Amino acid sequence: MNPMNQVKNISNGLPFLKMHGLGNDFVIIDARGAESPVTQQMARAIGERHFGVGYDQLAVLTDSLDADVDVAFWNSDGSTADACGNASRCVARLIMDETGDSSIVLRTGNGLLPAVDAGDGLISVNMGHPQLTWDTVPMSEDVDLNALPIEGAPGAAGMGNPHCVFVVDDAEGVNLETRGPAIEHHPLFPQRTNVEFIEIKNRNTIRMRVWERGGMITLACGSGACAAAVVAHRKGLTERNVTIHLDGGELNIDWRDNGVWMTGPTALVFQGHLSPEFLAGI
Ligand SMILES: N[C@H](CCC[C@H](N)C(=O)O)C(=O)O
Repeated sequence: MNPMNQVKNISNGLPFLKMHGLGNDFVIIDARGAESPVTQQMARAIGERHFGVGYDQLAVLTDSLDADVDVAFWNSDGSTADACGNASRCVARLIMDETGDSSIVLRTGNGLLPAVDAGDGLISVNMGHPQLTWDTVPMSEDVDLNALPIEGAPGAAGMGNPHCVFVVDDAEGVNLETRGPAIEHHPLFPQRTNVEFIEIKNRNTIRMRVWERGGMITLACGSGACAAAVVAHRKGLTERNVTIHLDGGELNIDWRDNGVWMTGPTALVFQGHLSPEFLAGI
């Protein structure tokens, strides 16, 4: 799936792949050998679930100078993100299948991410070190990242993107539709934030639900799971290696000395083709 000519000349339409990681779904456009054709308007149009294809995130692949591939991430509202864990696993799977390598490197907005084939259909990605200072999450002021001045004293951490993590007694009972947007747009987060609600099952197990920046509930959020594991450990609630149960399934998160490793499955659903008519109408 590397139709350079079609990316260079999208008048014939544009192929894409539909993939997901635990139900967090992606459109993946391979623009290697060319410039990315994706604009904010195009990202919104493709992400529209009724008039477009629909996705949680759009991942665009381009040639890299220092990694196997460069990956850019868009949300369906047209905003961009420097991290997307579930999509990073999916792209790593694509590159491994293409090259036959079981260890590759992705370049994302959060830097170089090593990825390895973990066997049994699983991919492990080193999502890097968390951002743990107020100005790198980023926050709008210097606050205690282990207990923000917000009701519920959530924690915050960056994984290339911002996360606000609430510890709750009952994750199932959280009204994501109301609490999510209120925190996504909270003034303490100048670039908005992803919002995770976690229930600690034991020191190695977390139940997590998520409202993502960009304005949607997703079935899973890889960078969010990494941030949740970091915040829970910093609050003294869990070990550094935890299993996180999301609506779409489970991820293993292991906060090691060289970064936060996330392990989970990937799925290729179909290869599609954006029609010339659709693209001309954007
Ligand atoms: N679903 C993604 C997170 C996307 C983050 C995006 N919503 C943002 O930071 O704006 C993941 O698996 O990490």
